[in-house]
Amino acid sequence: MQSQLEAAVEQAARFTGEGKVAAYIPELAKQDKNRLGASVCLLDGTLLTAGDAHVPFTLQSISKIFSLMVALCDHGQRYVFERVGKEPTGDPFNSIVKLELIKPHKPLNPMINAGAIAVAGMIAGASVEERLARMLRLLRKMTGNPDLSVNEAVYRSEQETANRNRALAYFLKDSGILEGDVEETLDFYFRHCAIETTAAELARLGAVLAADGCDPASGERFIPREVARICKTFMVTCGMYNASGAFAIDVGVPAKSGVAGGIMAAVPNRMGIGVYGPALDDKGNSLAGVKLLETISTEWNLSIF
Ligand SMILES: NC(=O)CC[C@H](N)C(=O)O
Repeated sequence: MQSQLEAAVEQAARFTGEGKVAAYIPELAKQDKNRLGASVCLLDGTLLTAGDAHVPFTLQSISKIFSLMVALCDHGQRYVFERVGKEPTGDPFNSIVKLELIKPHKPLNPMINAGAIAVAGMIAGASVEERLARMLRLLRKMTGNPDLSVNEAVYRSEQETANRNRALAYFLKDSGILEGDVEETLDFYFRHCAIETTAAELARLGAVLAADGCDPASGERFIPREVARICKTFMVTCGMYNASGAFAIDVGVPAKSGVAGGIMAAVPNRMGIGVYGPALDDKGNSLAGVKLLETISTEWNLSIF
């Protein structure tokens, strides 16, 4: 498997030049577009890495899976899904258009920005710091990295420029979906998007989901099986934004991507996969990262369908 992973990275690296690094968060534009790394975490804990698997980058939209986990653990399904839907949108991740058109004005799912901002408003905690600490505690346990933390420069860069996310959040407040203070909710959302990780850590996180919410090696339970199941289902239907349908056909595994270039995949009962390649396609997914996943999915027969 190690040599196949290395070959897949080498082969997919040819495509990094065809993508573009996200620039709407100015700090992300500083990333090296030629980077590509991948990691696989098997359910006995074995970790394979190839290429830039230890280069740090920020979770961005991948963090939406973990805020959803915390919200579901805090409030249960009924409360969460009264405020955010379960349906894919077919629109870009930061789209505004359906929010007003659909009544009630609740975001269609927790993986688009509007839905994730609504989820951010649900996380229990007296302050932004406390909410962030709760999310970091879960992620540190799952990755086994006690130093996991927020990249302050990326956080500040988004905080200073996020007019579109502000528009979404204020609309949600006006519609009664968002209950707390809007700027505090946004502040927490920008911080959890800016949590820094690596492809190797994403592989471990994917492995926890692949193992139904348990540490794949020790068996320690981090989240209820039911919560892991809901997260993996959202990864299939909405994890790759408005390219989720094509990804389900071409790769066929639950996966979540972020605009910094990460992809976390969970192959049920088999493995977690982490990918980093900051050059994105026009939907905002890692261009070479998706190619790489197509290759290994075919070679290892990973599709769940
Ligand atoms: N698709 C993404 O990764 C988006 C996350 C980013 N923080 C944003 O809100 O725009």
